[in-house]
Amino acid sequence: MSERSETAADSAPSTGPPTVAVFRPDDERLEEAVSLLEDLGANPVPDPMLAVEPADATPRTDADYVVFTSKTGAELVSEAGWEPTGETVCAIGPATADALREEGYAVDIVPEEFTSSGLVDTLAAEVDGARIEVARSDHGSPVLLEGLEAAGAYVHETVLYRLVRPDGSGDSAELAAAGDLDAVCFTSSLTVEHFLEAAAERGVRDDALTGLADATVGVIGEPTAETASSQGLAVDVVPEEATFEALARAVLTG
Ligand SMILES: O=C(O)CCc1c[nH]c(Cc2[nH]c(Cc3[nH]c(Cc4[nH]c(CO)c(CC(=O)O)c4CCC(=O)O)c(CC(=O)O)c3CCC(=O)O)c(CC(=O)O)c2CCC(=O)O)c1CC(=O)O
Repeated sequence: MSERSETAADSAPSTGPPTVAVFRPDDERLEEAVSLLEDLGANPVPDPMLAVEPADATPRTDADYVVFTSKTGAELVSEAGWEPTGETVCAIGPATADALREEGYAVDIVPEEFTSSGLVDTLAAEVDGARIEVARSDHGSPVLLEGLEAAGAYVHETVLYRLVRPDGSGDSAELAAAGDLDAVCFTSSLTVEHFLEAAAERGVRDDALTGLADATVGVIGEPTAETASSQGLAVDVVPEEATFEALARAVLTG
């Protein structure tokens, strides 16, 4: 873990479990996160900052490689009846790989570092002249497309779904503004942006930033850390690997 300052245990009030906001999509990912945080002795505050709107698309079938960057993508292509036709199937990390396998797909490549740039580093030496299909949301990072193109690949992106901010999100921003959060777990760049948008909508953006200066700000990986820092948040914890479990453990136990 890259620990930049304190954990929730340090910032928690002297009595009671640390209060930790979690922003995952409102599906089994949120349930699992809440359950894990409770098991780790925290008081979770679920406040989903992402909702999935399917785009009813499927990956093109003429590629040499197909890249998936989320569990959502794996589930949507399976629902749409996508069948690989000999492509090399790549997953950005273990959760995406597990989701693909659960849907019955074989996974050929998972990078050592679970980020877009980690995937580019893993593929760069073998994709000169290859056709790569990137199947993901409407908010995917340009790092992946640009990096693969720089390695000589012909890259096509298919948007499988849109990510939007759920109506009514932002209760946790008010808690942050009141100084009532001990920690937050940001699981993607868009969760940071949506949290701050929700805070602004409720008129508490500056107070929420002030409140979080005294809390433990955990982010899932360096790309999210860069977004958080650019928005004025001081990041305390980035786990060694981009999984929610590693993030939760790092935020709570250091
Ligand atoms: O910023 C946005 O929200 C839009 C772009 C985007 C970011 N994440 C997703 C898909 C997704 N993943 C998780 C949690 C999670 N992240 C990773 C590794 C990872 N994936 C991406 C983007 O594809 C990045 C950014 C990058 O390098 O470009 C990273 C690095 C970490 C970071 O700092 O963001 C993993 C590992 C894995 O897939 O195996 C995971 C899963 C962790 C786990 O389950 O333990 C989420 C949120 C969540 O799960 O709570 C999301 C968003 C929801 C979704 O799309 O389903 C995107 C969309 C995209 O790639 O198109």
